[in-house]
Amino acid sequence: MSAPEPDKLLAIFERKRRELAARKPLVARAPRPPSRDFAAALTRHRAGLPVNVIAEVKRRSPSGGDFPHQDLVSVAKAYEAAGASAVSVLTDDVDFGGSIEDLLQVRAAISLPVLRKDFLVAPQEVEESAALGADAVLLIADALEDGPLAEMVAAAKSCRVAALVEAHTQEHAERALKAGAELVGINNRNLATLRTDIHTALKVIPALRSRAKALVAESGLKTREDFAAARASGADAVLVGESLLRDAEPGRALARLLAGAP
Ligand SMILES: O=C(O)c1ccccc1NCC(=O)[C@H](O)[C@H](O)COP(=O)(O)O
Repeated sequence: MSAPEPDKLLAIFERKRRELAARKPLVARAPRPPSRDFAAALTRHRAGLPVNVIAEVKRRSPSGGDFPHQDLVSVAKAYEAAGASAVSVLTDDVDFGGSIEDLLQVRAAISLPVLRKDFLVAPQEVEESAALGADAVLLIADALEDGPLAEMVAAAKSCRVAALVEAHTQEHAERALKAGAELVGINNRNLATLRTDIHTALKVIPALRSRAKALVAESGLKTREDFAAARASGADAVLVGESLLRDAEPGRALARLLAGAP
């Protein structure tokens, strides 16, 4: 009998709790800039686009290894020029090679709303993200108990930063809505096992349509057909990283997908 696979999400959250307990609060070096409307960017209808795209920058990932583009600012600028609606910046260092500095540099270089994608474990980190200038934070329902999840959603509301609450199953998506989430992402990647199935979001999103302000299909999306299927299921936006970052020119890859060229 083979040993059970280690739960990657659990391991990351355990590390994040240790890191938070061991560090001092993050202090912004500059006044908070005016925030950019992340929810509007996800729901705005843009003629000719198959779906709104949150384009992601990261240097590596546990499932994808190292990506060829290490200059995240250049990639983010190319995404903006290609028609992205928002940019997601991985700020976790250990597994994704990112930092808060990356978030600040990317945000200063573009005019799109910027999502801080990390594994936040406490309301303090939501407040810090807002103070540092993130327009949105990602919260992962599958890894947070009901109480802390609701507290973090409330913290986001009170400090006026958007919260995209992610779930991998309908059960966790229902918990996200119960916690007060308005923007809900369905991650096609099971973060415990790292297996990805793009039908996950297609199955879960229709049941949520009338209850969320915006719905996002996340992970593993590669083609214009994937984008169209996500849109047809009721998604307002897709979150895409790896398939763009594998291209020699991620901006050109995004432009091709948005325009429908082969
Ligand atoms: O991507 C991973 O390997 C991963 C591992 C553990 C926790 C989170 C992980 N990824 C986060 C994401 O789901 C993606 O960064 C995001 O949704 C974009 O997905 P993709 O288009 O497949 O890069």
